[in-house]
Amino acid sequence: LTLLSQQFSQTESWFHRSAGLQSGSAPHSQLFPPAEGVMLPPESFKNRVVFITGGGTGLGRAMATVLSQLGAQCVIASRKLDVLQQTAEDICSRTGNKVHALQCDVRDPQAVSHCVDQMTSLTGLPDVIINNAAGNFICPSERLSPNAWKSITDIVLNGTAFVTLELGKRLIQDQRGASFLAITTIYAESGSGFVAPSASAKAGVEALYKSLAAEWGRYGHRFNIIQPGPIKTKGAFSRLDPTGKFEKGMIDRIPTGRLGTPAELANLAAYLSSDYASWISGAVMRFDGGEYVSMAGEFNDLRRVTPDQWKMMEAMIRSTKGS
Ligand SMILES: CC/C=C\C/C=C\C=C\C(=O)SCCNC(=O)CCNC(=O)[C@H](O)C(C)(C)COP(=O)(O)OP(=O)(O)OC[C@H]1O[C@@H](n2cnc3c(N)ncnc32)[C@H](O)[C@@H]1OP(=O)(O)O
Ligand SMILES: NC(=O)C1=CN([C@@H]2O[C@H](COP(=O)(O)OP(=O)(O)OC[C@H]3O[C@@H](n4cnc5c(N)ncnc54)[C@H](OP(=O)(O)O)[C@@H]3O)[C@@H](O)[C@H]2O)C=CC1
Repeated sequence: LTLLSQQFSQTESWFHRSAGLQSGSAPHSQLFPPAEGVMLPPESFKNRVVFITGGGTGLGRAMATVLSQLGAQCVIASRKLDVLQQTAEDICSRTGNKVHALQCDVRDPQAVSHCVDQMTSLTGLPDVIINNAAGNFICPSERLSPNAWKSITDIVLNGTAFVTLELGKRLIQDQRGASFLAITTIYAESGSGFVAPSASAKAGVEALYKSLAAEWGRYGHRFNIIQPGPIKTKGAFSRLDPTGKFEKGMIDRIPTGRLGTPAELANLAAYLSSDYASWISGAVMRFDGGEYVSMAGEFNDLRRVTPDQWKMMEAMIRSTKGS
């Protein structure tokens, strides 16, 4: 027991370090401190197999870490086997639970099928599937080549569809239930300039997951979506904020005054994938510190108005009485 609790506290402190990226936050963000520990009871995922695409880096790695801490046997899959293997070893050495690394380019349906074959012999079919792999970069749409469009939409929309259909069909065949989770983004709903391929593909993923939530409930399958706002990972920020100049603007428009953390996202993903959420299906969970509504409201910039300016404007408005 002592060994186990030592292992857990080591895992926690390692995990906290990897999540500590909060420089530049607004002072009021102290009122919204991220709780970084693992939220669900220990062993919530004991005897469960979890499959995570893009699990070697960033948010995928954070989700694999939390689910492994909660007792899951994780299978992480993406293109770079060396990165996956390093992550698998790191997590496994800290949690004591097996993490398997499988090479898979989700754009290739045959590679996906082969990956699922390999997983089936290693662990059996998964109980939890997290479609997290993605590609993205900022680019004016008039500069996009057909192949640039295809490179993003193939990973995000086709990749998610190939993984979901391959696993879904096999689970249905074996009469096994499962939880499917897709990581999209807040602009899947609104669209966004300069990331049009990503916005279009993520919107497609949401339509797919809502469709299957309705269609495959009868097979014991749940489908949910998390839409994160900005969370500082190397993969995202190196491609979406290459100069580092946009981060302040993001923080300014987030009402909670800070970026999200990988650990917060991982806890939400674990909850939605757990038995505690077995009545949640077809849900779209925005996870963005309030950024989406803050950007959407016509008058939200009035946050900048000072009390003196309000006094003056109130007087002006009141003076219109009867006119
Ligand atoms: C700041 C955060 C705030 C909010 C975040 C909100 C949402 C975040 C969503 C995310 O998805 S973040 C995750 C980002 N992570 C990744 O993108 C990781 C994986 N990415 C990659 O591997 C590459 O970046 C990739 C997507 C370009 C794919 O790599 P691949 O090797 O398959 O592609 P190529 O390098 O061969 O390029 C294909 C095609 O695209 C053109 N291209 C590449 N980069 C650019 C660019 N910066 N601008 C314009 N065009 C680009 C490239 O030229 C190729 O086209 P052509 O063949 O030349 O026509
Ligand atoms: N960080 C953020 O602010 C936000 C992130 N998101 C979403 O969160 C998820 C994770 O992003 P994040 O962790 O930040 O970024 P990362 O770049 O770290 O993660 C993307 C992962 O996708 C994998 N991947 C890319 N292409 C393929 C492919 N063809 N086949 C298999 N795997 C692939 C990459 O691994 P490899 O290179 O080995 O293939 C990588 O592990 C994505 O869905 C992203 O859209 C959404 C909103 C905000």
